[in-house]
Amino acid sequence: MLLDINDVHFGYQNEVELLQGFSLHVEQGEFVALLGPSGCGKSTLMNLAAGLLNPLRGGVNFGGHPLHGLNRDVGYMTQGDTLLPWATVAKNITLPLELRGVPKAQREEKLDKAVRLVNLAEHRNKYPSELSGGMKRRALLARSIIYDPPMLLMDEPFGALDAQLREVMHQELLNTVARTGQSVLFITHDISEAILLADRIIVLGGLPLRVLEETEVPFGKDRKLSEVRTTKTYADMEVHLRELLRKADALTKSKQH
Ligand SMILES: Nc1ncnc2c1ncn2[C@@H]1O[C@H](COP(=O)(O)OP(=O)(O)OP(=O)(O)O)[C@@H](O)[C@H]1O
Repeated sequence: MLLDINDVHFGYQNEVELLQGFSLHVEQGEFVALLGPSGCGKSTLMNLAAGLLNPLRGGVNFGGHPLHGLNRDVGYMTQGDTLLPWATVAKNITLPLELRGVPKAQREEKLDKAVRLVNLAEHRNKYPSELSGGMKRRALLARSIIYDPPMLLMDEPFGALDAQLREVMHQELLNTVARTGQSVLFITHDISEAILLADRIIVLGGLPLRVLEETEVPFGKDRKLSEVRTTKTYADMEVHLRELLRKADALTKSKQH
């Protein structure tokens, strides 16, 4: 097991505990999508996995070891824009490599591959202020995957992209992780995105947070997304998950107020 969030209790100051004995695990090479209402605690789970938050009780294990402090084995793509404004796209993307002492020639090689993957090759010398919202998201994606971490934490990474580029990024992400064997923990509000990408979908809701359902997605690692979309299984899963999310929404709202 790569990530093991085990019986964790957590709450922000002056609030009811969001997590009361919550558990979640991700296997090596597994792509897990989290679906759940806004504010239910999905980003909080990511921050626990990244070591940015500490459980009040219970533990987070990564790669078989208890996590203490920042988890340097995950590439984290958060919702916000965390590009450094004073650095070019190239500098921003290669920063994780620089911090790890990777030599320049190797950095350049990996940069070339990463900017091509996210379609930013011609924009590598620009500054973040010169990029569109979608281009910024792509730069952030490149930065989170460039050092091949064993796990990617992705918090709504493609929300701001147009439909066409989104499709390209979906297939590229799947191809990349199928090749590298990386695990992914992926937050989305988009049911179809979860079905297209994940091996397993976890639907969350309620306060304290609980798992309402876990669904295995039967399309395999070498799926062709254009084909998946036309299957009955895909259509049935979408209907089922939509209904379940409606319930999760009602459950979470009734507890928040
Ligand atoms: N730093 C913080 N201080 C206090 N409360 C917080 C903080 N961050 C999040 N919360 C609260 O904790 C709850 C869970 O937030 P979280 O961001 O984990 O939800 P989420 O499911 O990721 O939401 P969304 O889908 O809207 O991003 C929310 O009620 C939120 O208001």
